[in-house]
Amino acid sequence: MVTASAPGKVYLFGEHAVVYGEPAVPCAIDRRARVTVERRADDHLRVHAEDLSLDGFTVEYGGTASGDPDVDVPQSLVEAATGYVDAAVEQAREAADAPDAGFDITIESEIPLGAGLGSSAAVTAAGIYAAAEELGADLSTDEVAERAYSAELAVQEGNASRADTFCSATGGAVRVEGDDCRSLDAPDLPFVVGFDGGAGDTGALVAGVRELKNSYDFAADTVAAVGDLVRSGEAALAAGDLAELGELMNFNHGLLSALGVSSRSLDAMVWAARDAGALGAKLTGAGGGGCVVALDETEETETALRYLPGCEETFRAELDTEGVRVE
Ligand SMILES: Nc1ncnc2c1ncn2[C@@H]1O[C@H](COP(=O)(O)OP(=O)(O)O)[C@@H](O)[C@H]1O
Ligand SMILES: C[C@@](O)(CCOP(=O)(O)O)CC(=O)O
Repeated sequence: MVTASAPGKVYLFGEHAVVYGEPAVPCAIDRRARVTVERRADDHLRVHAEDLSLDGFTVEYGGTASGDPDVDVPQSLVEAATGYVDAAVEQAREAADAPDAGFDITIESEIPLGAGLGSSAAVTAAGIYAAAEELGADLSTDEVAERAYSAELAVQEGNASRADTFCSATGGAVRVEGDDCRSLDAPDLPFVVGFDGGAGDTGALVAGVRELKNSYDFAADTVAAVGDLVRSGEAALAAGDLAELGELMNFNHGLLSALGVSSRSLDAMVWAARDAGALGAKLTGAGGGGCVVALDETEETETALRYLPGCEETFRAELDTEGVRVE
């Protein structure tokens, strides 16, 4: 039996634009997904997802003849529980040259689902690492990143950048531009996260931006403007200039709004943070609902978000320099 974990992340800058080859800077945070795998005698997968619904959720399926799982729960929940895990297991089987390996898998996660904190990338990276290790294949971090990207690409039907998966596999602050992925030196960043309790549909939001970009020049210009802003952001990060980072986060949120991926609750949390004196605030990840990230060394933003109707949870997040690891 092997348990592996991988961190979630916030985007300091660059989500959505990164899908079109602009640079992005995601930062791993100290909220992790843990995946435990145990080899089975047959080729089935039994997935127990603790955090997908209030009571947890188990589904067993597999084998060549059995087809879809025969369970009495909504199909969307089955897909949510199995999509990334299936793809992760497939990658591990390939890495270990064990195409028929079956597993009992348990997923526990501190990362809210579909909320812009990279839960799918964390589950995928931890799943690949744990399953490969259980099969005797010790994957390097770069291999996990590569395979996690392939898995996400398959599940998200070609709409995924390397940003989430590379960040989750490597940990720390990273820079991703197309296929070029590298780690960045970063100072302590005083992240405060606000979560509206909801989720966005990453695939639909990415498709929406693509459509806007194909229909309107302003949207293509906006994507390019995000790229320029990220380049300025990198310089501010290297200089440890938190005030400038905050300012650029504010601009980035405005550009994401122009691309149609913010929401009333995300805007409300961003403004509450700014009014409380945060150095900057923006939505993180795909948007539509979910989380905002603010920079604030004081307690003010957390307090403001705690009392904001529409903000379900707020917490301080630390940059996590450790990527995927065996527990
Ligand atoms: N705790 C979990 N258990 C099982 N699957 C999970 C868990 N967390 C995330 N996932 C998978 O990741 C998907 C959410 O990923 P995504 O829509 O990319 O959002 P995000 O990466 O912003 O959290 C879920 O639908 C599910 O397939
Ligand atoms: C919108 C996008 O840039 C980030 C999505 O992040 P998340 O899955 O919402 O954490 C898509 C991608 O980079 O694959």
